[in-house]
Amino acid sequence: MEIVLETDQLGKRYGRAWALRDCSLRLPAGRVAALVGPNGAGKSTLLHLAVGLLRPDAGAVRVFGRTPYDDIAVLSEVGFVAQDTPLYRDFTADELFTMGAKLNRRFDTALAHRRLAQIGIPRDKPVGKLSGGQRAQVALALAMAKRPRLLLLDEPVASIDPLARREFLQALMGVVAETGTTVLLSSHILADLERTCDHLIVLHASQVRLVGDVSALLTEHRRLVGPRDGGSPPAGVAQVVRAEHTDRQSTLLVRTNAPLRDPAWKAYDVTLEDLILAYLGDGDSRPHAAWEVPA
Ligand SMILES: Nc1ncnc2c1ncn2[C@@H]1O[C@H](COP(=O)(O)OP(=O)(O)OP(=O)(O)O)[C@@H](O)[C@H]1O
Repeated sequence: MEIVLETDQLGKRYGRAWALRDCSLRLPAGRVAALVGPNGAGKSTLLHLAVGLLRPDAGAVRVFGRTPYDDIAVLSEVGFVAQDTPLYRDFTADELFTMGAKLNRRFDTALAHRRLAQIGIPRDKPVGKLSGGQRAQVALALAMAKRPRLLLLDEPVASIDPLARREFLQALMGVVAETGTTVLLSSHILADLERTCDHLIVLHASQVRLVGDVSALLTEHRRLVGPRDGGSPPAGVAQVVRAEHTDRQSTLLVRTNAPLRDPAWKAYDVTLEDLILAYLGDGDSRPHAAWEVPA
């Protein structure tokens, strides 16, 4: 299995504060990965390290086995749309596409034209005179037309209206299916991610909380409802991620390492949203700690 993006104990700090710390993950080829976390979690920092805009203060980041900060040639394989989609505002989309074609041998101008025609964005207007959402679409068209093997998108759909967002994500899936491009997409819109992504990275307070293929993560996790007393979760539970209690019953979101057979506990499937929120929540720290079971 080819690993497209790999980080090993990766860290970046500003002054004394770590923006990203001890980040170790591997993104296999062909995945559409969601990068999720609250504001300030370190998502943009990770993406900027991956495209060589930042130099690590600790550990390493490799893209296609190469170090982007020192070996910028690897960036010919990478498309990146930054959070605020910075573009030369006096240029029209056509002029930006011409520039894209001059700078990238594989640039697919027809694809860029098709994208903008589909959503009715004029190619002859300076992009500074387009709306924020339209500018984001132009930036996305530019990045997709580069036909990158790895596409990194920092909140690409945040300023796009719901219909255009759905249309964009479908187009993105089309490109992925056609070209096998690996995508890493940061977003706060969990419903979009549920429809689009097959791999998940959850960052919280500068650290990786959860990483893996969505289907495996959903299989490994369960919501358990059972008696409040007892104090220990049933056999098969490797970790209690989140615990909520009433006087009589406990509801646990757990990671399992074996089948759950205790009849006192009812087990339910979890959704991607349940999983993300459980790993992001601080939970009820006292009972939560009491429920911890070493993996
Ligand atoms: N240039 C900078 N100088 C100082 N601190 C920074 C700088 N850029 C980011 N940080 C800090 O690093 C941490 C991580 O920021 P980052 O932008 O990576 O978060 P994020 O997860 O992308 O957040 P958001 O969802 O709001 O975009 C934050 O605490 C932020 O304040």
